[in-house]
Amino acid sequence: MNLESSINKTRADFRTTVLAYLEVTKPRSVVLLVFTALATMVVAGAINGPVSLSQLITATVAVTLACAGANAVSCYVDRDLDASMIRTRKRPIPDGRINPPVRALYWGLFLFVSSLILGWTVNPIAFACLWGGMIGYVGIYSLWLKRRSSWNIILGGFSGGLPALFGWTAVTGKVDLLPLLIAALVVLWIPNHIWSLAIFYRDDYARVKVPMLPVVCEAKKALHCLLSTVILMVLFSILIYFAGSWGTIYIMTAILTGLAAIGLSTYVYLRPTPQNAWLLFKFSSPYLFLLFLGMMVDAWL
Ligand code: HEM
Ligand SMILES: CC(C)=CCC/C(C)=C/CC/C(C)=C/COP(=O)(O)OP(=O)(O)O
Repeated sequence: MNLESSINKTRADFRTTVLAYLEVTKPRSVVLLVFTALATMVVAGAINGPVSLSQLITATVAVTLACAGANAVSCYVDRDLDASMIRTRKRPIPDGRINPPVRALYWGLFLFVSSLILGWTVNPIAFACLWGGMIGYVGIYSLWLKRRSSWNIILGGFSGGLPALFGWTAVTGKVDLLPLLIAALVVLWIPNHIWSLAIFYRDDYARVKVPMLPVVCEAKKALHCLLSTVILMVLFSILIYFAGSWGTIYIMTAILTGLAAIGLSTYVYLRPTPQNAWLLFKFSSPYLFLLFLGMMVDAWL
């Protein structure tokens, strides 16, 4: 191989490696997780006084590193499942782009420790939220419940609300009722987010013996639970309106997206095809994004 082609190969290999270490952090989920934190930072700033740009940047980088690190550690923990599931077997660890797999663990721990260092400069409560997210997701969900209980995402799901709580505490240095309700909204969003996916990938989860609810009970009962959590989630999004000093933008967003969520979940309940379940899964993230965007814009104006 001549010098030029070996340089091109080295460049291509470097690019593949960089992309693999990005992919192992599950960046799409990190974007929405961080957005929930950013939204609560803006809301907290609107209520408790302006946030400096440096404070906003520091907190955003910290929660980004924490979520990315938690996801990378989770990919290491679940490397056996990922290698066996159709949905995940092309991920960087199972397909060998990160080898040995322990490198993903070191990478995730490096990202998480970096987030803790930044988090400590923000304030101790925000620092604690980062710890809570890692312990909740990797400890309670990935290591303890995911493979043992069909309620894994209920107890493990609390970690999903911690980025939103982090955002508020990063600005105010304390916990209030409103951010707890907002965090609880994310937790209530998780069942429809993951159970809709688990209905679509039911056989995949069954083969690796991960007892997601749609795997251990028939689809109709799982959909009944899913629809109930969606109704509860929408009611919660309306309750948040009364718990904060929101305007028309937020309440209209909550009502319109809530009607769409209940409508789609009811449709999937009545026509429980895998394709409809997938549609509900793909709708779940835009729903949460729009709700938090409504909060952010309402607080801004
Ligand atoms: C215990 C809690 C959670 C579980 C078990 C879970 C599970 C999953 C799974 C299995 C996927 C599909 C990944 C793939 O196949 O590529 C996914 C995607 C995703 N998750 Fe979650 N998730 C949880 C919490 C959250 C939270 C709290 C957020 C954000 C606030 C979030 C945001 C996303 C996003 C944005 C995607 C990509 C969706 C898409 O591709 O349309 N997840 N999640
Ligand atoms: C503050 C802080 C660190 C909070 C942590 C928040 C966090 C990372 C929540 C988990 C989000 C997520 C994409 C879970 C995937 O579940 P899974 O592992 O079952 O998905 P998979 O089957 O696709 O791997």
